Amino acid sequence: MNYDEYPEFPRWEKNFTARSGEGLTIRNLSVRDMRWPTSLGAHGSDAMHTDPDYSCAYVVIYTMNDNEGHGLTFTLGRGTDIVVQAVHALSHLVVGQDAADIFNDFGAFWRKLTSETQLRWIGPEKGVMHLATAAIVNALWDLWARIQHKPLWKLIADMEPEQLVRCIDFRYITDVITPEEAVKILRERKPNRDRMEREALTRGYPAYTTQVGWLGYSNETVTQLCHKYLSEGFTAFKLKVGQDLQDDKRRCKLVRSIIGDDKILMVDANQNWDVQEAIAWMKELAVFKPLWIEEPTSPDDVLGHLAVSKALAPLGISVATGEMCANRVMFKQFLQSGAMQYCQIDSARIGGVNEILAVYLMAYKLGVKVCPHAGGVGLCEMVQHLQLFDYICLSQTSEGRFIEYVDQQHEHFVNPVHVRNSHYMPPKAPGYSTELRREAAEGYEWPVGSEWQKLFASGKFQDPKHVPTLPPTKH
Ligand SMILES: C[C@H](O)[C@@H](O)[C@@H](O)[C@H](O)C(=O)O
Ligand SMILES: [Mg+2]
Repeated sequence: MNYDEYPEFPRWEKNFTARSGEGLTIRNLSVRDMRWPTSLGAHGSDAMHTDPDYSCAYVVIYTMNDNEGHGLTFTLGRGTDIVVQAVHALSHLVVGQDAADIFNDFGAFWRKLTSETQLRWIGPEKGVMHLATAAIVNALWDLWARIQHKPLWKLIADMEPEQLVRCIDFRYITDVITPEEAVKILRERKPNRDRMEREALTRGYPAYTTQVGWLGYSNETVTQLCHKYLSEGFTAFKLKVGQDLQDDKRRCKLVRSIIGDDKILMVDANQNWDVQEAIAWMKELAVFKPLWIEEPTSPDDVLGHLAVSKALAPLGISVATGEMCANRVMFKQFLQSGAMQYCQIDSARIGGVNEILAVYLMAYKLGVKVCPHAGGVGLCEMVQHLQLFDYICLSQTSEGRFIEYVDQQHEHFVNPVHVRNSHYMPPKAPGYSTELRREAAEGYEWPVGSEWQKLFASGKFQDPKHVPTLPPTKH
């Protein structure tokens, strides 16, 4: 494929390479813009994101002795190229480093990455810069787990409390939890680890599905999918709401009529409402007995979520949020104030595993259940490892908790999730389950991939090389 036709999209070969070093020295970091045309089937659609093309910025880190780490951050299509550029901007902090040094003092390295003296100005620890951080950090964890020949959850579950805590940057959160307290908690829970691990390996971890509820799906599709997931043993179902109240009532009624009153229903507004609007809307939907309303309003509005929580508590409806929570500091405020009753960590939005461990520890200490956000590209593959850490080392229960499950894009991964009887079965392959299959990478790299070239030829998508651009500015 001719990369020269797309000069604005950085190519694989252009990526940063170290010139010297040996062993676990990182010699190269590459990043690709990967996109899938999911908008064609309205898969993933919600009140705010009506036409997502599930995508990711896909990072691969190579060491001198040819170990690899694969990591990604999830995006919705346009903008993935911007995240790719941010990864390039950070790569000088990674390439040339000895991975063993990084892993020995991972918390310190994480702080270095998020505190780059000039780049932090365009964050800090939020938005595009933090998505790029997540992709890199996730690749480093995959590398570490592969070197140790363990799936990531097992790598973490086998760590001594002190080693685990050393991976975390506690800056800005010591008012809620200190490293010493974290060690103490993990030590107290340590004797149960073996039993919890055996239970996880036998039973798996419970999942709920959002596949039935995308906003752009027809009645027939919703009906057919509810039956499918019921027959696969699912007991909890999430529906997108928030655009049209009458339509929401109709769809909630439809889903309830199929799943019955004994199953769990959640609804998700993806930030579409003002605070008072959220409360009024949910009062109308209360009759369908949703367990939670997810992202009722702006993901930054802690006090707004608190107001919604207080207003809806008497109706038995909780508030869930977190998939767009910017970082551990925002999570801290949501958790401290009681503004979230379900904490939805996302494996690729905040700065990767290190920061997510901090959120798990705060949630545990403050007594809030973690139900990870998943779906997208590779999010199910990743979060299963994180929630297993919680199950084995921290909360040691799955009571009232689930991992989200969406049946999309798994076939593109070398080690896709394995869900049996509505439970995630613990992955066994070394790493973080983040490696894309070669064919996927070749087919769906934007815009040069063979599948994209076919889609451009069919007229279903516009080839970016034909999108008019502004003429260069005259000086
Ligand atoms: C655009 C995406 O599909 C979102 O709708 C999705 O992540 C969603 O919020 C979810 O909770 O799964
Ligand atoms: Mg959501």
